[in-house]
Amino acid sequence: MNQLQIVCGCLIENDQVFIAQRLGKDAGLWEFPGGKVENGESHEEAVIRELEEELSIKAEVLKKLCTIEDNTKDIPLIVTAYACQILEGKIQLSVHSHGTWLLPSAIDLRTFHTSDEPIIRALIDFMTAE
Ligand SMILES: Nc1nc2c([nH]c(=O)n2[C@H]2C[C@H](O)[C@@H](COP(=O)(O)OP(=O)(O)OP(=O)(O)O)O2)c(=O)[nH]1
Repeated sequence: MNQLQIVCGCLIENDQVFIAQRLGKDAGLWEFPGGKVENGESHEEAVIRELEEELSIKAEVLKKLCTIEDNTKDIPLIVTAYACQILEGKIQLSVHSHGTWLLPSAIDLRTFHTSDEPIIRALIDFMTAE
């Protein structure tokens, strides 16, 4: 079966992580900004490109957090999450309706991609160990 490779960026600042609410397909759902890995691109290049395209910021990857399978969509997704931080710029939304910073422990899975619990756990472990 076809599986789409997706990367998402968990931007960290002051003990908080940035999440954004989708427009379009799955409108209203909160997520870590991200998208599909393009041909010939590394995962790290993809996550930096997606953060620039979706949030107009320059970011860097701090750590690969984990990879999960998201089977809740029409096409199965393999989602790899990266802890990132902003190097330059101020977040400007373009493909999301809202964005917010919050403690990762405050993410409500009822309004988030439900498969992402392991990502949130890995993120909390990383932020606690820092
Ligand atoms: N489980 C999970 N999926 C996510 C997260 N963030 C994120 O973009 N996705 C998934 C949802 C979408 O089904 C998939 C592709 O996102 P997208 O449509 O924004 O990708 P893209 O930017 O490459 O899309 P496009 O250029 O083709 O419009 O990625 C996340 O935090 N968790």
